[in-house]
Amino acid sequence: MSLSTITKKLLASPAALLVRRSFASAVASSPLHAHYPVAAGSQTAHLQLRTGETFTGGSFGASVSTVGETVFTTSLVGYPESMTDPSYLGQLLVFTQPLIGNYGVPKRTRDEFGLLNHFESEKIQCRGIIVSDYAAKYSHWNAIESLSEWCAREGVPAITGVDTRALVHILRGQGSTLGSLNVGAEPAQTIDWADPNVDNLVAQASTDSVRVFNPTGDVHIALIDCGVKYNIIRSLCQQGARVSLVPWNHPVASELSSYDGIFISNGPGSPAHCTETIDQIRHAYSVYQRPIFGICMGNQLMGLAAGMDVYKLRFGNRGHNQPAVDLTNGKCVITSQNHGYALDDSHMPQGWDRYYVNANDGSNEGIRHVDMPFRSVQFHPEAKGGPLDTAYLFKEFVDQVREAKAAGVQAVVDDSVITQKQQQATPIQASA
Ligand SMILES: NC(=O)CC[C@H](N)C(=O)O
Repeated sequence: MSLSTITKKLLASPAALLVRRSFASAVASSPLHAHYPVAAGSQTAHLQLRTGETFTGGSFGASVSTVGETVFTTSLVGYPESMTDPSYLGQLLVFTQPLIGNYGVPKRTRDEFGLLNHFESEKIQCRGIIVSDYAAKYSHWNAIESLSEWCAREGVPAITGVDTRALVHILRGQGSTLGSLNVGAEPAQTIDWADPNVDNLVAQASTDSVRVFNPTGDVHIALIDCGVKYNIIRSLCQQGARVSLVPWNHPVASELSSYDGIFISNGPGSPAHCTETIDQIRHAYSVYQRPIFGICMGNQLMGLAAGMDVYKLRFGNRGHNQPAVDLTNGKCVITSQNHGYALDDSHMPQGWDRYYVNANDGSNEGIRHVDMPFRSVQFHPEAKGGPLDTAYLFKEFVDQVREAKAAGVQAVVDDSVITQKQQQATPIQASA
């Protein structure tokens, strides 16, 4: 049977007719978006955008209401990882992949470093999730519960039956906007539109105290925790490093000589709140001689510390197939991303260069110092989920740290040079 015959038969099948009829009537009943039936037994839920649009569906998580920044991810898999990624703190996460939940939620097992294997932090970080078609029936050898049970247990609301194509169309057009996810027969009449981005979300996501991973590692990395994903810690430990995870406002600058390398993590919200971290990094630039590396929020903070500015993207880049071009060799890598802000690299500060650029929208994907071993990337080389194309960056960084140590490079320059450099330092601009 030819392909076109098979296609014709499928389109004429009773199931296809049913789908086409219900889609046609749904579209006819709403010029804005399609409505899908609420699953029997579930409560009605609503997603109301601050800009006025309302989407109605069925609740499959906790019966609570919440407000957050509505953002979408185009990733096809990895909902347990995305939902526990602290960068999503304060956000309502829309999945453009229509079928979500089909492989359930995995067991909480830990690796040799004490990190959860299948989650990027200890709990769900996003405020709620929005899906087109929740798969109540799940199947996976490692699953222990459904996505619905997990959300309900962790107090996170979830809505299914939303026309996510129409929703994303709106978000792409007007930009990410606040949304209210509420459970109940009618949409909420009064909503407190508190914008999570006015708060310092990094302070909420960061560790309160120093934690050491892989204590027998041969090089010592200070990992500044702005809301770190577990796979960043794991990736450094797997390269043989001893990792001290320190709070976002830890006085790293006053203990630089204890570290063979500095690493700045991803994190939620606007980087403009992290003035204390920016000050620490800026001080490190003036005296530190060993490698510094940043990921995502780390890229933004390193750029701000170098004197760059940051701006908010209309709807951000969140997904697992974002192309980034390495400007040092022209190669394009496919990357995992999750960010709403970007560095303005139209004017690079003296001594700094663009490192990677996004091949879709031209936004900044990284910066590097031309003389010193300081660099950062906007994408997530640790993936989880997403492609591992850029995992080599962890090896390169730890190798560089090891080589600097072996070559006897002093962690900090001597005092006379410090005084000279500090006198030359110029104040930075941080805006969002
Ligand atoms: N993943 C991240 O580190 C995100 C950084 C920042 N919160 C942003 O949205 O741009």
